[in-house]
Amino acid sequence: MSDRPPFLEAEVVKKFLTYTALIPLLKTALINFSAGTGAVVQPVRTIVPVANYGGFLGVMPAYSATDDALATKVVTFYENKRAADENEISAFPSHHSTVLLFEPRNGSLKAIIDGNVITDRRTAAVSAIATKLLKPASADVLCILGSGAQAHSHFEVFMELFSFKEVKMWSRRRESAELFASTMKANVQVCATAREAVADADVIITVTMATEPILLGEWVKPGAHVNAVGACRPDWRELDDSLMQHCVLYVDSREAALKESGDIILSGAEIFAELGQVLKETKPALAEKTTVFKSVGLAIEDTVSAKLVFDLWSATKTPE
Ligand SMILES: NC(=O)c1ccc[n+]([C@@H]2O[C@H](COP(=O)([O-])OP(=O)(O)OC[C@H]3O[C@@H](n4cnc5c(N)ncnc54)[C@H](O)[C@@H]3O)[C@@H](O)[C@H]2O)c1
Ligand SMILES: O=C(O)[C@@H]1CCCCN1
Repeated sequence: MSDRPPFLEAEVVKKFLTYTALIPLLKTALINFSAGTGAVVQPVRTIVPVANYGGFLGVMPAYSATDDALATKVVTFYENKRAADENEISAFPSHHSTVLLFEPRNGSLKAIIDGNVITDRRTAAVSAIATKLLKPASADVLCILGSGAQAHSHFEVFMELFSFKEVKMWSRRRESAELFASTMKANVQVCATAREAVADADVIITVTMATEPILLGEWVKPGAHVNAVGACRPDWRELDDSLMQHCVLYVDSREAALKESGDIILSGAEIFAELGQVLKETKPALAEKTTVFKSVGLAIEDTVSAKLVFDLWSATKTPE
């Protein structure tokens, strides 16, 4: 192999980052992160607003001693408000990311890895982990609000891991939800309103770029579980006060959620536990209650994903 670090493109990541391989790694990483023993070192990400263009640049470093993995993701995300009125389907993607994977022993750069597939899959996998723990005992109806990249990855892993009888979707642009349903070749019921999509849902996923609530507590069936994946800025919302204040609230990182999640900061909702604490069984999964898992996304999830992809890819290369 040459000395120049390889670039592993999206197709390579897609091939090696299977949910079966990824989920156990994420569980361990979340447990280690919440244990706070130093096995995972990960500050809250740095965000630089690109104010002239409604964009943000995030830098997300992490080290896992357990996985012997050191990386940083660099991600940009843009509000892309114009898309509401124009052709959203062909609009420029809202998120772009790249992961730099380092050799922890000496700090050298091992690989540059496409971060988009990593972001989509690790986020969906973490929502699936939360759902396994927090969904009601009987969960027949899944609702997805939003129809972008995260909607696709969430649908993929939720279909792989659960057996919902019905999937309902609402998206700001109906055509976008209809395109989703036709490309996924699945029986997805496209709804005219978010309220209609949420009615009777046992599990709800919010994956939008909304900055105002799109999911109201009064629509949510008691005992349902919500994965709230969007609204990762302190002044952005996806869920209203009523839902935030009447749920049992789980997060990926307490520290990051209190800095980044408008749903938590602006509603004043109290955090019950981190997901890693539930996985470790130091905090209970109150699945019979109405639960919300507020995900902001952690660098450690990208780091273990990148290491997995690199190791599997390297194993296919014969040394020169
Ligand atoms: N928690 C995490 O780990 C994590 C990771 C990646 C992305 N995200 C967040 O998840 C959300 C979805 O990401 P994505 O990659 O699917 O984005 P995307 O641009 O591919 O899709 C966004 C979806 O939101 C809809 N939308 C945009 N503005 C809206 C509005 N004002 N009201 C209602 N719907 C609106 C669009 O129609 C589209 O269906 C974003 O908020 C993103 O920042 C979270
Ligand atoms: O964890 C992430 O990758 C994303 C980046 C964009 C904002 C939301 N969280």
